[in-house]
Amino acid sequence: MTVLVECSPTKIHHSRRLSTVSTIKSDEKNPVIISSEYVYKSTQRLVNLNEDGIKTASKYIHSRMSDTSYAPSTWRTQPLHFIPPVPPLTSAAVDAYLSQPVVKRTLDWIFFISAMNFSFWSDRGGEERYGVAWYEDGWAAASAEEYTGYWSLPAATNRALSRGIPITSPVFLSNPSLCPDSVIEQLFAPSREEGSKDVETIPLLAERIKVLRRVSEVLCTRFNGSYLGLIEEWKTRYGENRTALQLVHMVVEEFIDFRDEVVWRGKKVMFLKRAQILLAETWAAFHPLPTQTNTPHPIFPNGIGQLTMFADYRVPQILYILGIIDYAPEILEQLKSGQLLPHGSESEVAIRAASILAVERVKEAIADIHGAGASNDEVTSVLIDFFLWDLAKDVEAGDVALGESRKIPPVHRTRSIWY
Ligand SMILES: Nc1nc2c(c(CN[C@H]3C=C[C@H](O)[C@@H]3O)cn2[C@@H]2O[C@H](COP(=O)(O)O)[C@@H](O)[C@H]2O)c(=O)[nH]1
Repeated sequence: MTVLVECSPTKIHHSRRLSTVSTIKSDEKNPVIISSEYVYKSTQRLVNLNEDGIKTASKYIHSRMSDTSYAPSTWRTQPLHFIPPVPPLTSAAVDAYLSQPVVKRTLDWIFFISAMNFSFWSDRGGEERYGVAWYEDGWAAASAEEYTGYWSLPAATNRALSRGIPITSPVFLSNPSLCPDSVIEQLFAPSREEGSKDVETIPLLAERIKVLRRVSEVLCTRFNGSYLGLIEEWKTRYGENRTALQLVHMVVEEFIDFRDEVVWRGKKVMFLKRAQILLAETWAAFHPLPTQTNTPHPIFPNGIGQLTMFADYRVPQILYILGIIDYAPEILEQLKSGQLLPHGSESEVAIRAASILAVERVKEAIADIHGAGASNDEVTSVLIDFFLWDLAKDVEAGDVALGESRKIPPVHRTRSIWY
């Protein structure tokens, strides 16, 4: 079944300048770093940065990134990702490039994934764990593989798209008569024994439906029905000198479901995991290939160097294993016993803040190894984060051994729509 989705004239308005938003200076410090420094002061006794560990692990990370040629365009090689056409060689060709329908479709795919990129850890595990089967090379492939954790999300999304359901289209998603809740429930259906009570469904399904409805409504009413419209608004507002941080601010102002912040000891602190990973995935997907030297980025001509890592539940685990962060015994006990850490609790904010600062420190240590001459965009927290997340998955799967490293603790268990 192919469902054709047209922009409904009553729903779609041309994106317009926002009147209420303050202008963000291009050299502003990322509020996520300011927040993390504030939290770290009072929570360092629980999760601490390990100076020696940072030095040793940074050398390892740097050499493994070089040995494996880990680059922004590694994103394009990951089998479940929706890949846009190779970026053009000159800025003069960027407008024509961005006007291709496949570019808009890729951007909407990335937005959809980033809106839903939270809480995949299982309450059960083993045979009953939520998973989605998908054929890596499309339906023609001989056999399907079952994906769990984060990868179940792109697998479920691609499965729906291959069935002709335009699930990543904001116009479709914002219209309950075209796309009733049952279509979204079906999107996330576990593949093993579909409908069986014994199989876990995706965590926070009802919240996912609400988030999808709200974000797609905003895209339709304010940004011409697509994430591309938001990017165009950012370009119009800030021009050639636009920064990634300005776009993060716009995302957070426009979409309450991207406002990953809590009040900690009387102050608002921001972690902004999904807002930042939205930009990072966009940057990586559209990044010129390693062979395209001196090619401008078609969307982020000024890079994403201001962004931090994305404070999730997987990267802290690898930071601990690599000896970059230390946990107090009470945190280790909470992880090992599988205790739920409520969103905004002391242990949870401690883990998130220290992880953000830890990756900043690794970035500085790697920049020192590179020495003068390394460009700003060469060593970024975004790329280190992607590398660490992939490494965490490889270590968990037993595909990479880390020698003398610490034992793998369970991830911290916080149920929330933020990560
Ligand atoms: N910090 C950070 N967190 C990330 C990702 C990704 C996937 N990104 C893709 C794009 C580039 C990368 O190379 C990946 O191909 C998912 N997550 C988070 O992990 C958790 C799920 O974990 P598990 O249950 O074990 O699958 C959950 O909080 C989810 O939000 C990332 O990159 N960085």
